[in-house]
Amino acid sequence: MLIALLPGDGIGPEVVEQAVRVLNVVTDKLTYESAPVGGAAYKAQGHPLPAATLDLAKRADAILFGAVGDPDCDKLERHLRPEQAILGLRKELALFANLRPAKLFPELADASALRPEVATQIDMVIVRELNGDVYFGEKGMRTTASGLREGYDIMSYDEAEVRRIARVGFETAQARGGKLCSVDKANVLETSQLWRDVVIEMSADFPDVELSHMYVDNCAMQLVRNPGQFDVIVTGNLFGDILSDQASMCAGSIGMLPSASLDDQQKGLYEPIHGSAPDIAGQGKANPLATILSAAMMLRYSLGLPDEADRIEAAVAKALAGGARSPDLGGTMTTAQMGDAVLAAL
Ligand SMILES: NC(=O)C1=CN([C@@H]2O[C@H](COP(=O)(O)OP(=O)(O)OC[C@H]3O[C@@H](n4cnc5c(N)ncnc54)[C@H](O)[C@@H]3O)[C@@H](O)[C@H]2O)C=CC1
Ligand SMILES: CC(C)CC(=O)C(=O)O
Ligand SMILES: [Mg+2]
Repeated sequence: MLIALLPGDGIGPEVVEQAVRVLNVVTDKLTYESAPVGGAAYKAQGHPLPAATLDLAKRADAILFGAVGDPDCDKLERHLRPEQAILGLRKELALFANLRPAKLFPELADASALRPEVATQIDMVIVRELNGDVYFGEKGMRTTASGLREGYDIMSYDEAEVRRIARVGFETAQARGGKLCSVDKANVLETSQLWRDVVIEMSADFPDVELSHMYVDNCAMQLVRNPGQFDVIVTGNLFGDILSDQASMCAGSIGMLPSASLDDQQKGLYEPIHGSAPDIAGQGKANPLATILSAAMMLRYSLGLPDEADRIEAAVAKALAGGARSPDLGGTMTTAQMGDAVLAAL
């Protein structure tokens, strides 16, 4: 099976390297092809998502992605910025369903920003819509009648887009604890009112799922107050982006949370939820566990290798139990040493 390796920028290549070391030990069924993406691709080839990179992503059975983003590129026209590569891949491959599990490894209770007795309760999946919302609406800069510069980004969802992600939310809840919380801002936004109406309509098909609704500002607060109340959260692109970074700190570190971005055929792109972390790039400080856990999700969701996925997840737990800690977890181990610890635990 062919894996497209798209390491990207900053700490992306550092963490992907460790994930590949781990994959190579648990299976010999994979072949790899790498391609530049993000700022690295812009600098080498003049575009953040070159045609050959997109072609590789389409041909591959699954994609392992690091991160994109480079401060050198922040002044480029938007369509040439590194972030357009991940947005483009998500859209071109119709990867509309982003699963972001947030679970605290018990050994990391002290690393959470929350008190241990609150943190240990967190075990949820955030189901984030990934192809629509304000990220993909019409946007631009214009001048108002009074001569002021004005930026705008249109937020919208049509009912079909809401229905297909809501279905993933309901089905994810069915396979877990049976509770789905739909997060929106229906008290203010028409986009969210439609979201809520459609989710309620769909709930008739899932009588075994206990559905609740929450405004996003309250959800941000509840994630810190009592994260254990959530089983599955389903929400839009923008809210899911923000809430999952927040959930990661409840679970110990942003360096711990993996993700799967899926189409309706289980084709997937797998990446840590974090970005390219330019502040620590090149220093061996990045925690590779989110990417290693993303590789495990890839084996499970796209490649039909659940036993190998279980083996990686168990090795991560064992490495943590044995004291493996990168700086974000309060330790001193380098990125490669964290990879070594997982390999030793396999
Ligand atoms: N999917 C992607 O490729 C994403 C790309 N980005 C891009 O990444 C760049 C940096 O964005 P930021 O807002 O700083 O977010 P970020 O997630 O890259 O970093 C936020 C903070 O978390 C730390 N951090 C992140 N990952 C870590 C890891 N594995 N181990 C230890 N510490 C870690 C960083 O050092 C930083 O202090 C930007 O260009 C942004 O657009 C941001 C999020 C997702
Ligand atoms: C870099 C953005 C396009 C997205 C983001 O922050 C994310 O997907 O977590
Ligand atoms: Mg994000």
